[in-house]
Amino acid sequence: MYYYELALLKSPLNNLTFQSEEKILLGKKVLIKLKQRKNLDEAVVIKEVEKPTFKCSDIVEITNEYFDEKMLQIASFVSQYYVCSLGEALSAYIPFDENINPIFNEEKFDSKIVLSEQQEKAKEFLKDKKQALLFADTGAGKTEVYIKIIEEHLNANKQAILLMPEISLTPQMQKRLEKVFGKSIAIWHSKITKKKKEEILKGLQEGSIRLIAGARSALFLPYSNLGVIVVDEEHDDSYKSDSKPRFHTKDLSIYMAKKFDIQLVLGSATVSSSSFYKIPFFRLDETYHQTKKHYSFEDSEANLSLKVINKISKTIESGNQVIVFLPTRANFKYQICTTCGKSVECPFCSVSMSLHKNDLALKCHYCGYTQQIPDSCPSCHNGVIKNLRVGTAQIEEELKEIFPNKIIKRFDRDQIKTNNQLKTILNEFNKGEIDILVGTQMLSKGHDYHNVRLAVVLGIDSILNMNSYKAREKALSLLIQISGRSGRKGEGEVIIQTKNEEFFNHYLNESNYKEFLETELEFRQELYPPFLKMAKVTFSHANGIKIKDEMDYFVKLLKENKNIEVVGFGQSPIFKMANKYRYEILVRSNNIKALLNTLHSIQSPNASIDMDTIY
Ligand SMILES: Nc1ncnc2c1ncn2[C@@H]1O[C@H](COP(=O)(O)OP(=O)(O)OP(=O)(O)O)[C@@H](O)[C@H]1O
Ligand SMILES: [Zn+2]
Repeated sequence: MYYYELALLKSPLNNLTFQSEEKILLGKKVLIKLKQRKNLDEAVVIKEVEKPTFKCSDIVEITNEYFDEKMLQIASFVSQYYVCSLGEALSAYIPFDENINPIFNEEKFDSKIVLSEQQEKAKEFLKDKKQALLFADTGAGKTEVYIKIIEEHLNANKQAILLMPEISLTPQMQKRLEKVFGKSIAIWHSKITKKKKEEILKGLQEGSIRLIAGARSALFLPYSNLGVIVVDEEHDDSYKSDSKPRFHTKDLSIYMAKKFDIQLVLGSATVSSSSFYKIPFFRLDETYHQTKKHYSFEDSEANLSLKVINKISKTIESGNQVIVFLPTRANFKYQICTTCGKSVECPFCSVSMSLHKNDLALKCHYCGYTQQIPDSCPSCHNGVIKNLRVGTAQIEEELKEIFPNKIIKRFDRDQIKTNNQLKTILNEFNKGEIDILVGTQMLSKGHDYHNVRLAVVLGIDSILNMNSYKAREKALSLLIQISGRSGRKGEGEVIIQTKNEEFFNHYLNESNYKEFLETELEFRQELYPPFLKMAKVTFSHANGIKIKDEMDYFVKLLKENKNIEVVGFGQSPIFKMANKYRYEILVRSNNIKALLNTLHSIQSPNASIDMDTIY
């Protein structure tokens, strides 16, 4: 009889010991039966152990799937660093399938792209440093540099990954990559159909697919011979997973690249302060096409000021396209009573309900609760409700009234729910069939459409005013990214609604971004990442008193620990979510080991731990 320690997939439990009459390779996926569970559970063989003193159950079935040595190593790191079970960490991966055999494929590619002198220098620098940062102005042609690097790796019979933070970027990137790599590239993200995913996994393991481009889950496929990982728009916070395992895709890419000696390229026009601090960079500061950009500011509080309307009108009359950015979706985010001053909140979450006029409803963006639009204030029963913080749907509606003969569409999560909808709208925009596209963050980065001559940026102050040490970096990078969508070839204009003209005006010029990062880093010294590590522990439970007691208990415990510092604690910004009350503790330390030990010691089913929190 053989005895094995198993990691239970998708389970927070520690490893369990099972027995088998057969010898099993490490990394194999097996099925087991747990007491009190109806169905079989999936587990992974981690190591062979001595016969234990207690009685073991049998492994029920050995599957044809396995996790290779590298997957096991990375998962073990993830479980340590991001504080989760090994089984949860392994669940991020798709294992290898033994039934799929590699076929011989040595197809060579010739992109025919000729890099500019500066792009060529960038490429050499990135190769030379092996793990490096491409700090390139918007429109400088990062993608061309990526393609040339990927091409070299594929021609050396290696595989490549190109990560993007946002699904909305994949259609255009797919087109650009297919031109060079044909059927050897596949797009991977959560909205790809199951059938398509199976095809891709087969192609990847057989060797017909050699490049995977996609969102963060693309890092966790069965690669046997990886040569390069490219992380595009590396500054983007969407790379941080918001559910367990709560890894940061970029940081994990850096870790993998260093550990397995893989080339890594991080790229952005607005590189993150942490990458700028840690990773050698090449500054690519000339745009590929001749461009000229003009910025102006607007401090009126109107949803659409006269100045904005005039600029939009001029742009579309001359046959060019406009994008309008807002950080908020729906018609309005807040409904405030003019008499009692209370806002209409979700009954299950302590957040304001958003107004969706098209659906004649108020919706909670956190739990999905939907209700009728009330005629009067639900609190005082006679006040009139005023709508605040305008969203994309409202701006779309107002633009349609002002420009009834123009085509105006919306680009946000309410409007784009499937991969097909995404492709259709970007296709229409590319063909010039849309005059004005109104959208949220989805619209802000990476897109390369040459006919956009005006970018209107609304509501950026709400990001600058966020309660986060990263607020300035987030607001400025977002603004530069959106501005970068306008005038990619020829002239472009950007109009920004803000009460913080001085701050934005100084740093808007991309050549000042480096100075901005240096100032930021100075401010963060000894206080914030990247100089020290920060983690957030959130406690949540339906019983608000019980959960506050639990937080208080841990605050006391953590404060006794001399190696870490409790920065703050109390109610979470969203105190109640889906009927659970939430409290949080923010801790920091320059001693990673001590911080991790402490975090691992917090054993409570009500606690969730977010290492390197991006709050
Ligand atoms: N070497 C090249 N040959 C031909 N065209 C190029 C070359 N480099 C860049 N371009 C063109 O310049 C434009 C901008 O390039 P790209 O979209 O890669 O910019 P980017 O650096 O990714 O910008 P952003 O940061 O805004 O996403 C594209 O239309 C691209 O095709
Ligand atoms: Zn809710």
